[in-house]
Amino acid sequence: MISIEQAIDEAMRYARTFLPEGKVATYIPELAHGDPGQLGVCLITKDGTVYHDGDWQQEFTIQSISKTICLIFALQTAGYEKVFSKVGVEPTGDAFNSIVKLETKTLHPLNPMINAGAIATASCCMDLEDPFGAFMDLTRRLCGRESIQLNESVYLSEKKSGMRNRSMAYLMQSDNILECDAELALDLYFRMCSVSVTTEDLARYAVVLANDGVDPATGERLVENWIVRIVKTLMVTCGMYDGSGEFAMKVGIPAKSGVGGGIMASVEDRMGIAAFGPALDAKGNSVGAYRVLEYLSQALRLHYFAGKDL
Ligand SMILES: NC(=O)CC[C@H](N)C(=O)O
Repeated sequence: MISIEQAIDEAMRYARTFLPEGKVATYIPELAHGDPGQLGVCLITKDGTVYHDGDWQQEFTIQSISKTICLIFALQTAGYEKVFSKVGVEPTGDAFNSIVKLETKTLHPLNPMINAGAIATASCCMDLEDPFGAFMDLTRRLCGRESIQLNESVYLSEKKSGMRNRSMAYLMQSDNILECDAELALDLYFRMCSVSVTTEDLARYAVVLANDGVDPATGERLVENWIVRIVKTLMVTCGMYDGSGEFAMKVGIPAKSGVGGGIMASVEDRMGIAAFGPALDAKGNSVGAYRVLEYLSQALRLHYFAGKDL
């Protein structure tokens, strides 16, 4: 097998050729400033070796990748029964911001990895005095960086333009699904999405998930193992929105994407990988990050069904 360095080098060259196929998200006005030519990757193995290339240190907003941390946070603070009385665990086959199944399927959002599901999940954490402060503490611990901050301009831009999310939240409030007022749940949701991270931050978080919730660098357990299992399972089935089936087939690594251009992927018991590129495909997944992961999965045999060496 080729070395990790060589695989990353080849993956980046392969992925760059696809960047012109993507478009930067503009429905949140502040995201439109993203540079579609950027591409970066960071890979951290369980033994702590860090590999990186391209724009790996560029800060970008975590967006929907925060849905995985929101779920951990809600399960830790509100517990299994409460959270899964509000949100299901089934894929939707619809876009991440779709509202349609809230009326036609069940009143509850189908899973925590879509916008409606994350808003409902966030509403479970409102008993805390400072829910966003506690979410930030958890995020900083999972990513191993104290200095992680909110991107204030993206937060304000989302809050101003998030009418679709607002519609879903009010619909859920009218059906008594939210645990709090719609605006409170939305404010927490918009803030969670607007946290500024790098590929290194997300690769560190991914390696904690790969290591069953224990930070391999310190030996400290950051997430209970039953929660890690739930989060990684939902990453497999719903982490790439309505592209989750194809991603599972082609890449085969539990992963979560965000419209800021990031994808975080957790290779069981081996490594965490995060890739970043603001140019997105029609489903809202980063074109470049997707291709980097596709290449690495093949070159390093990372697919969960890679099989035995011949
Ligand atoms: N897919 C995403 O990353 C979507 C998150 C974004 N904040 C939204 O609410 O639309």
